[in-house]
Order: sequence, then C-alpha cells, then structure tokens
Amino acid sequence: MTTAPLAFLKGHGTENDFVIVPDPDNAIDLPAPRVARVCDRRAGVGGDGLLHVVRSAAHPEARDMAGEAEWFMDYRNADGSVAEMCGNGIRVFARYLQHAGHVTAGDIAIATRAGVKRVHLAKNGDVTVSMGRALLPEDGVTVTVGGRSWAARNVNMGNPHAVAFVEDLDHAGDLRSAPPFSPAAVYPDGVNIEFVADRGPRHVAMRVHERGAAETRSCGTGACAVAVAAARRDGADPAETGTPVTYTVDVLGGTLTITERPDGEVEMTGPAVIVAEGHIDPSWWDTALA
Ligand SMILES: N[C@@H](CCC[C@H](N)C(=O)O)C(=O)O
Repeated sequence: MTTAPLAFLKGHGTENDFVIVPDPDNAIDLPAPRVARVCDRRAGVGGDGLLHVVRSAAHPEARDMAGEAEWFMDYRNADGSVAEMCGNGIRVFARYLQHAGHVTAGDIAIATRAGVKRVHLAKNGDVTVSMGRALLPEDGVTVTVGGRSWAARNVNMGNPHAVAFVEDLDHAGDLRSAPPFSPAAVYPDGVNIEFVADRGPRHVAMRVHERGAAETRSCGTGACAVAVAAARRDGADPAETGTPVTYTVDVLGGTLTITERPDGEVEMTGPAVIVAEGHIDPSWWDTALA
C-alpha cells in the first residue's frame, strides 16, 4: 500500500513525451500494467514512455556496468515493456538531473541498458548525446502498408530499427497499429519502424511507429538509425573518408541533428524540456494495475 504522494515530472524532446519518476533508491514498484496506466493519455498522466530515474548503485541492471555514471535510465515504453535505449528520453533524463540540481551544465555520463552514454548539456538549451556506433546487420525486412511494400534496412542503435525509404510520408498510413514486416524472425523482440522521405541534400524527414508505443512525434534512436541508413544509401561512410557526416532529420515534433564520426560514434543534438511537475494520488497508484 502506497501512502505518500509520488512525485513525477513531465518532459519532452521534439514532442516525444515522457513521465519522469524520480526514484533514487529504486524503491518504487513499476510492473508493466502500472506503467501502462501512468502513460495512458486519458486515464493516467500520459506519455510515450516512462523515465525511471534510479541511482546506478541501487539498480541490479546497472550497478556492475555503470562505471562513473551515477544515474541509470530505466526506460519503459508506454505499454509497460522494457526498452534498451531511448535517444529523446536520455536528453530529457539529463535535463531532469540538471533541473533537480543533481548535475550542472556540461558533460555527464548516464547508464542505460545499451551501455553508458556521454551527454552534453549546452548553455543554449540543446542536449547532445554520444549514442555509440550503429550496427548494420545485412538481414533486412520487407515492410508493407496499404498495398505498398518497401525493403527496410536493419539498423541497431542499442535498440532495433527497420528503416524504409518512401516517396511520400503519407504512404505510411495512420500508423495506429504496427506495420506488418517479414521475415518476423529478423526482429524476435519487435522493432521500431521508420518511414523516411528526402527533403534536400543530407536532409530527410521521418515518421515512426515505435515498438511498445505506436506512432510518436519523434524517436531519437530512430533519427540516428535513419541518418546512418541515409548516409550509406547516399554512398557516405565517415569511416572510409575520415570526414564526419551530418544529417538534418525532421520529425513531426521538430528537428534533430545527427552526426556520424569517422570512429563510428553517432552524436545526436536536440532540445529537451521539462514542462510540469506534480504528485500522483497514492490511492489511484495502488489501483493502477490493470
Ligand atoms: N522514443 C525513443 C525510443 C524508445 C524505445 C523504443 N520504443 C523501443 O522499444 O526500442 C527514442 O527517442 O529513441
């Protein structure tokens, strides 16, 4: 039984929005049905996902891998499922740490299920994350919507993505449900699917169906996957030329800037905003399990 009101905050990065639950000692019980209720836009607080903010030393998945990273991003999708990484989420997570006085502007390290990530909080409000290397397995899938099919590139940014280049973003349909893809065995744990259209030289726009959430207005790991897939399609590989490659990626909720460096590191820059803070009613919390 929960007796004290539970503090939460609400934040977003390019309108990919999150409920932030500070829980330094990892004392809050977050089964999937409760996360789904909290993220419900009508019956709960509402969000594309939940950022559970835990000290690395207090979380069994982080304490042996976090190194210098004092905080662990325990990321949950809106349906309650666990995800390895969230690119917009980690920027908002860093903004929360700054807002709460845990860190100041500058460079910090944050532990995630996809490893420790370096984050730079700039004075102008932008947040840059070193997302790690993109993995590009050869096995792609075919994605089908409304009678059209596309060969989609498999890109792993810590979490899985299928990137399909389309003529018109409307061809992705309403994205209320996950677009079918085959063969299903390529993504045994499900996949985030990006639809990408060209907007100009090294400038693309995307829509995304996120695993565990449906269509969202932005996906940071997705934007990184899209930038790397677009670079390879365009014949650009920083590892070969020794020159960084930057793409502008328009999402429904704004714009992200993605740079792939010659060592393979993918950097993402974009905004991160805290919009509200409050308390969850403890009696609602106790019943929010279905
Ligand atoms: N919105 C996120 C990705 C969140 C996780 C994703 N839905 C998954 O299950 O892999 C981002 O900004 O990267």
